[in-house]
Amino acid sequence: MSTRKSLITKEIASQAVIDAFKKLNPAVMIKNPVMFIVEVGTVITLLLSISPDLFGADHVGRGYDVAVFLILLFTVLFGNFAEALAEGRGKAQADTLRRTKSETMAKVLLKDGTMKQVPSTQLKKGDIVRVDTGEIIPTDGEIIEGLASIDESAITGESAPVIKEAGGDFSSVTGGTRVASDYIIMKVMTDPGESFLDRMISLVEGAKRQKTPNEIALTTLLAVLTMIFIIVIITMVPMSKYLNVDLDIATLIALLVCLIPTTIGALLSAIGIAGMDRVTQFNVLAMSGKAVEAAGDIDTLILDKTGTITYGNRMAAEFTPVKGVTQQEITFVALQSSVKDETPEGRSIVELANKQGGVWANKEYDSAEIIEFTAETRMSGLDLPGGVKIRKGAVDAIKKYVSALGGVIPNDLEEIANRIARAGGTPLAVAAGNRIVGVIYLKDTVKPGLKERFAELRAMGIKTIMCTGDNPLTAATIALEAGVDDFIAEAKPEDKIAAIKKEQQEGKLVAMTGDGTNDAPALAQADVGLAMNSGTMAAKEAANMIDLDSDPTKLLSVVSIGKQLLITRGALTTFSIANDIAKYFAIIPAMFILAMPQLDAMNIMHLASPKSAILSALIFNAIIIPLLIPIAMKGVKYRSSTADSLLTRNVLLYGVGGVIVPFVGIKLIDLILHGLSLV
Ligand SMILES: Nc1ncnc2c1ncn2[C@@H]1O[C@H](COP(=O)(O)OP(=O)(O)OP(=O)(O)O)[C@@H](O)[C@H]1O
Ligand SMILES: [K+]
Ligand SMILES: [Mg+2]
Repeated sequence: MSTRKSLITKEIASQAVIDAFKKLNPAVMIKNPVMFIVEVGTVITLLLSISPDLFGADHVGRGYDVAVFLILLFTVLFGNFAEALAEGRGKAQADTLRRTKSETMAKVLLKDGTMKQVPSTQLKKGDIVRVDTGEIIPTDGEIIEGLASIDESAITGESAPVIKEAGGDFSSVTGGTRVASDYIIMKVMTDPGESFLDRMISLVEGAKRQKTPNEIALTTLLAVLTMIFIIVIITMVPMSKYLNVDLDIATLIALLVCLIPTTIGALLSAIGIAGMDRVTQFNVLAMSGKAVEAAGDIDTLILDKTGTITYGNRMAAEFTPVKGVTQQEITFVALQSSVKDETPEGRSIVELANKQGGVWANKEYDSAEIIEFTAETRMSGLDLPGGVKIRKGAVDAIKKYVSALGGVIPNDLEEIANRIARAGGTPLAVAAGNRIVGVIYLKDTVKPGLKERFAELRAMGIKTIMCTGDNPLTAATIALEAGVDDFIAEAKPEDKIAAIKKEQQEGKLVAMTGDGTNDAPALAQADVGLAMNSGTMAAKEAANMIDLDSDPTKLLSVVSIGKQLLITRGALTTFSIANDIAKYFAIIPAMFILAMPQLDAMNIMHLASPKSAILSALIFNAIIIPLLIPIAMKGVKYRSSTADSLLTRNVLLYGVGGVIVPFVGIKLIDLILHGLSLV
């Protein structure tokens, strides 16, 4: 996004302060049971501050009630502030995107051939729109005519324009982007309010954020812990009566709040939101937090080849005739096979044929039947009016086709195709009737830097498998060049799904990256489906993540963020619960020491007075929340090579730290309170 900011700005922080108060609304708070209990405690101590004798004779004095009330209020506000801060950056981004979405007028082409100006917000699925140089594309759609360079910086932040054209995997355009040169005629693919930009806005804004299953499980666990502590505190009342100790309400509430897991309760949603936000900073749109978390546990990554590992602009580079066929003939048949093929491959073949002197009279083909390319048949071509069938396609597909018609396979076909495949190119066999005349060499380029990134994935224990419709030899060449662990060649769409299902049945979590319409079912089947932004609308709709930079190794960053999210949540939960031990040692002796001098053995902290002990523990409990906000937002550091040792290290760090830090903190606060003669 064009105005991506890496830091929390002053505006975001001050807005978060305001939002922290707004979030005090009990209807909002109840979604977070732990903090809701703290809020209830805040209200009760507020009542006690106003009328100290409300629940029986007061022994502690109004000042103490007011102190407890204020600390509790800040505890709740700190938690709200953390969540508001995490939400802030997304809200700011959403505002910028909304400005991009300014209303434009669209030129709709009507059936009678006339043009009508219509506001972009009124465009419906199926409308045909013309967009000229310099104009903003009014909504999402697919190019049906033309080739243009598109400036997508409003959405991707990338300033270099990209080429989009009718047919194939590069035909989708996004509302809010701009035609930088030439013109396009597009078919509207979304209804008002459902465009990519709309989805992006509600995503970064967190409007549709749902708790992930992990988060729900943890929230439930924290709520159960809270219930248990409430029961413990309630049973303390008759116990203390028996011991002849007067326990006032404010102290009981203070004790309860100290014991329930307020630290993680306050930071839990901020951790989740910040994780989603970090994904966005990497120019990846995650449709759900669940997908980000799943990315943290991925075992296998399946990638499509063309358009994902390679740039995907396969261009015809050479026409090679088989023995006995002239260069002229293969050029002409290749041309015939592609005059009606609107895919980029098809157009590049026509272009090359024209360059080599191949010409045709268009009207000759007007009555021909077009056989469009499908990923299923892996062929395309024409049935000429005279009865001759022209076909081109994957070599094995054409071989099968020709054999079925009783044709013979030329001896040198294999050799020609293999030479192309070994160079990493895609060979397309060309046939007229049952006669194979030669091979078209489609060249493609592997995206740079993949090898190193796949090696990093390997170090994380993630296996990479390339899945392609191309032949085994081309696949092997590209697989070697890109550095994937394994490959599956001659794969049809259902084979891609089968490959994913097979891994899933072995209990593995699978990610899939792809760009084509034929990848869409596989993207939907995978636990994490990452679509290239350069890809088709169908792929982007099926995926649960979209990489705006169309970089297949972006998954690496998403995996790191996912792992970081899980580790951060685990670390802060450990810390929060470990904290209790210290608070227990601070508060329990303080409460009972007068009635039971034996408890002095437990009084290892030697705090100034019972009141000071309780207030110090409560203050520590409150200020630890803002102190941990940076960790919740940035995440615990994650290094790829040490996944297991990292977990042990974190449990030690946050578990042991969680026990020690509050001992030190509470003692310090006690010394300060005492030094200032506040208690
Ligand atoms: N326009 C076309 N006409 C005829 N055959 C084609 C055409 N485009 C591609 N093919 C052949 O069909 C095969 C499958 O193409 P497709 O683009 O569906 O591959 P895919 O399954 O998406 O795999 P990947 O994108 O990973 O290469 C190609 O390898 C090629 O041999
Ligand atoms: K607590
Ligand atoms: Mg593809």
